Amino acid sequence: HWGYGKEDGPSAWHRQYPVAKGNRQSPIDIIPNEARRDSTLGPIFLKYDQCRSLNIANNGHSVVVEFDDSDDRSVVLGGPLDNPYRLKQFHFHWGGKGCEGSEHTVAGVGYASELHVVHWNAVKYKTYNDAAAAPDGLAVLGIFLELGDDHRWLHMITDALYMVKFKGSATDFKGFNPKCLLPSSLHYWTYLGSLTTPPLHESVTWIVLKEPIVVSEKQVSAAALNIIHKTFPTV
Ligand SMILES: NS(=O)(=O)c1ccc(O)c(NC(=O)NCCCCO)c1
Ligand SMILES: [Zn+2]
Repeated sequence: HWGYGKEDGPSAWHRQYPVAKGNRQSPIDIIPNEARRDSTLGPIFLKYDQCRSLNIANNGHSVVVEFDDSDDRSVVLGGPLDNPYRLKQFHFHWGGKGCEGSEHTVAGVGYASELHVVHWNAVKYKTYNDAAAAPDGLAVLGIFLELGDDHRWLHMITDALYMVKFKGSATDFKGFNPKCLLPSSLHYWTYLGSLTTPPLHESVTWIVLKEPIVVSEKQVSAAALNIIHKTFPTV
């Protein structure tokens, strides 16, 4: 199975997922000075007030919070998107102890972690899985996490990590609105890319926010990192 080690990490993924050598693979290094300003792009809008979180799960690669996506109750729209995309899940990419965990970089600089809020095009596709394999199927909001003071709401996630210590474990996680994880500005860079983990489908319209959110070192503590990186045997 794929992972982040020497033998099974990103440089080896192409063997099982040849699209890894495709022409719209993510992540990328975002170079602000080279980013083209597109005056036809308007602001993005996040309609999360009616969102319904369901559970939090450890899939061995990340901790994922899933949402009820049976209707258009919570969507992202505007910006580069031609129609609303439905909120499906969010997850984090943490680093190892003390090393940068973000996937995208900005002018070569990485961040402590990166939050991905995943949405799918339910107007054009019947299921998330169909959308995840289509060139205009997904819209993922990327939010950088930088180290500083405690984040007021992140503890709700990190406290729950202890309940999903083992790969394949999941627990109820109701009433969480990802609005509380957004920075004050929704200014963004956007590009057409891919899933950053296998199966690496080239199906993502990336919307990467320029302003990071601030979390404390304690919050992305070893415990949190261990839980996500260690894929304990499923008991
Ligand atoms: N990082 S991402 O580009 O936002 C991203 C968004 C949605 C995804 O579905 C994946 N990848 C994924 O789900 N892979 C299946 C195996 C993982 C658990 O076994 C990655
Ligand atoms: Zn991700």
